[in-house]
Amino acid sequence: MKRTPHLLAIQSHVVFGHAGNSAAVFPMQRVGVNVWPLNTVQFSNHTQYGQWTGEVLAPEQIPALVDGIATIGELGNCDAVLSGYLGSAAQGRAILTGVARIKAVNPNALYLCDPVMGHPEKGCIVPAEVSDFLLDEAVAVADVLCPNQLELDSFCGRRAESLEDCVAMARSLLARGPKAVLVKHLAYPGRKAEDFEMLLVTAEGSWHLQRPLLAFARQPVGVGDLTSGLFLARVLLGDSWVAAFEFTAAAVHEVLLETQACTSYELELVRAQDRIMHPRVRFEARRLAL
Ligand SMILES: Nc1ncnc2c1ncn2[C@@H]1O[C@H](COP(=O)(O)OP(=O)(O)O)[C@@H](O)[C@H]1O
Ligand SMILES: Cc1ncc(COP(=O)(O)O)c(C=O)c1O
Ligand SMILES: [Mg+2]
Repeated sequence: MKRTPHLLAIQSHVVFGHAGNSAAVFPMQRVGVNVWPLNTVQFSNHTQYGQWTGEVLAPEQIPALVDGIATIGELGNCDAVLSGYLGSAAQGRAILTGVARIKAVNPNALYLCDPVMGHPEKGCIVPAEVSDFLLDEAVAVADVLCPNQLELDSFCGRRAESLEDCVAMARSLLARGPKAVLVKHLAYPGRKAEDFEMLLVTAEGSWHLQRPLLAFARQPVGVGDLTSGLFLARVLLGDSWVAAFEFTAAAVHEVLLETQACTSYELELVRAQDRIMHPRVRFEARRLAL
């Protein structure tokens, strides 16, 4: 029997609704991965409500928890680490130490960094020091990086001008360490208004994918976390980068369709669970000759 992969997921938890681990853990489990959730913050709700309660995990708790897993002899079973929303730069540094420790016992373990940065316009609030940590330190350690457009622009210090430019910018990140860069949402001048576009860049090439842009009264949150989580889960289950990319786009689209049908602000993950596992739609990633 094929072994079930294990994934340490280090990101936010919200008591109500879905963002961070609260958006990604259940879908990753639903597609067949054992998830070890480590919550960087526990907030009442995601920050785009404009107010929340709760607290940030003390950074020393991260090595303490990794230590506990090592003590029971399970650390070598960790096949991947995912990091997302961080409450402080110190937490980020503790995660990189944890990644090094896991790679020492399992050299094949992957580290996927979703570089969640603040987005003041959208109301995504992240401490400024976290962005600096992601830009300077995390990128050099990550095997996979999953920025959105704003985050890609921040890594490159400029705004993307075209699709070709986005590809060049994502490629420039490969030179800094990652083996794959998944841009979860492209936003460049001149793109088609009716599509939602994504990009995958690896050493083997670049792939572009488009799915329909759905209308929402308020943009749902946690879509990025769902995207990076499912992508890593499928890679661990044996998909190629491109197959994982296509699967993720389809499964996320199914969740958004259900969310739209319910006119819900929060992602309808429970209602969409069967379609996360077996999406009805398929979006083909088109290889770019760039
Ligand atoms: N098919 C879609 N139609 C409409 N909006 C979408 C679709 N897929 C994702 N979104 C929205 O697009 C945005 C993507 O956000 P972005 O900031 O680029 O990434 P992240 O989710 O990591 O913050 C989110 O607001 C999400 O709700
Ligand atoms: C607590 C928390 N975690 C994670 C996120 C990231 O969500 P997304 O997947 O939309 O980038 C947010 C965004 O506001 C948040 O408030
Ligand atoms: Mg995000």
